[in-house]
Amino acid sequence: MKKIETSISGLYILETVDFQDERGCFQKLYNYDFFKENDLDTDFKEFYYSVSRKDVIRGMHFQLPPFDHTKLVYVSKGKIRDVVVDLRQKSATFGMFFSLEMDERAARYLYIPRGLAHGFLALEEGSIVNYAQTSCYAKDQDCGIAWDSFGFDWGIQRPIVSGRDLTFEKLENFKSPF
Ligand SMILES: Cc1cn([C@H]2C[C@H](O)[C@@H](COP(=O)(O)OP(=O)(O)O[C@H]3O[C@H](C)C(=O)[C@H](O)[C@H]3O)O2)c(=O)[nH]c1=O
Repeated sequence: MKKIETSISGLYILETVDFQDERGCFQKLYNYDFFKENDLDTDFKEFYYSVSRKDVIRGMHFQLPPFDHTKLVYVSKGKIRDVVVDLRQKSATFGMFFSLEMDERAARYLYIPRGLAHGFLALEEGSIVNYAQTSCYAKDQDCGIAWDSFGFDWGIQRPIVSGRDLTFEKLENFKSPF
């Protein structure tokens, strides 16, 4: 596995190996020793996944302290445009975004530290996005900022967005606790 720096401090692309043979492929996503040797969080408390129709945008989500968390995000089916926004007030990249396209064969995924909002656009029908997080779900602390409020061009005019995601405030009005 490889840890690749990005334009946002603490946000890494993790590259793994895609073993292919006549049966298909095999990819390892997590190895305790690699994470420890690379100063990455290892204490993951929850795993879950979502399936999205093409043109769905989910986001931009995060949990408020003390339920904030490190998040692994990887695609096991289909293709997504993944986006994170830095909400850490003291960060040199506060308010800036990073985007990466991930698909089921890319053998790379994102390690997202606390203080970043996460979302994605499903580029293919039935895209499956898997998550591991270092804190448990806290309904009252699970919130977000508007998907179209931080200058990112998603490349779509009319995405499918949940009623809840449509209620989030714009980044400019958000008082970050990070
Ligand atoms: C996240 C979560 C949700 N839920 C319930 C709440 C809703 O009744 C239902 C769907 O939740 P939501 O619409 O928040 O699901 P997503 O929009 O896929 O949210 C996720 O997508 C964005 C992009 C992320 O980065 C987060 O991991 C997560 O917020 O599952 C739970 O019971 N436990 C949970 O941990």
